[in-house]
Amino acid sequence: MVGIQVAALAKVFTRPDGGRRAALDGLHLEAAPGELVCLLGPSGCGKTTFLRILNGLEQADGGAVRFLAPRPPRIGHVFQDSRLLPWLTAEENVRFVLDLPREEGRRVARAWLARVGLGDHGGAFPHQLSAGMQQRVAVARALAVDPDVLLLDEPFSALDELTACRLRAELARLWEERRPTVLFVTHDPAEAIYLADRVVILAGPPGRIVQELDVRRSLPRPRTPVDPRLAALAREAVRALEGAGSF
Ligand SMILES: Nc1ncnc2c1ncn2[C@@H]1O[C@H](COP(=O)(O)OP(=O)(O)OP(=O)(O)O)[C@@H](O)[C@H]1O
Repeated sequence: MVGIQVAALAKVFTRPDGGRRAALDGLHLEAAPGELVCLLGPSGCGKTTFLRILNGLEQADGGAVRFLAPRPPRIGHVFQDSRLLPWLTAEENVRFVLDLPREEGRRVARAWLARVGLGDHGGAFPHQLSAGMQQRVAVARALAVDPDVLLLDEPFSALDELTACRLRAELARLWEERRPTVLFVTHDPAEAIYLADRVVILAGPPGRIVQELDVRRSLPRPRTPVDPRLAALAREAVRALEGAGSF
């Protein structure tokens, strides 16, 4: 299992008018091996930028990211939209990321599609699947590499609440089974509390941590979205966001 240490992370973007804007300004964060951390914050506070830097898709302007592992970690990344390749079937989209011989790749891809409830849809192209099903394929693709670290960027925010609810429960199950270290970005307080070991509440931009809520003791697993304790913790998170002037 892989721990993550982020120290003094900074990122400045240049706007089209030449102005400069800090997206992250000295962010510190640690995740223990196998921990599920939710990053909760308002739109534009730098959450996506943070995940992109972690995965090497964006370069930081300062600070450091350390993965505490004996070898470079395998990283799975789920984005807000599914980002499937439209000319490949669901099964081929999953197989595409696997460094495996053809038949073994097919077997692994099928097994993961079955795990996210799409066992009968491996031959479908993305346009033949609903948005929720496409996002399931994206989750299967991220998990198929057996990631040490799983980065999820508002993966369910574009889905209807019922589908999102199902996928959250599936994600919680899969995480308990395989225990990757997870950083899950969201602007939905109830989603953060339902999934997390620890919720890191951000304000910004530039992104800065205003509070952390460790929900392990107050909300044991398995959890249900209708637990009144969950609603109380979500209110606490909303109060922290309010206190930080996030709305
Ligand atoms: N490529 C870019 N060029 C210029 N500015 C950028 C770029 N990417 C992000 N930004 C700016 O950096 C800040 C943080 O953006 P980011 O997408 O990381 O926020 P976020 O918290 O993920 O927002 P959301 O919840 O809306 O996805 C924003 O002010 C945004 O406008």
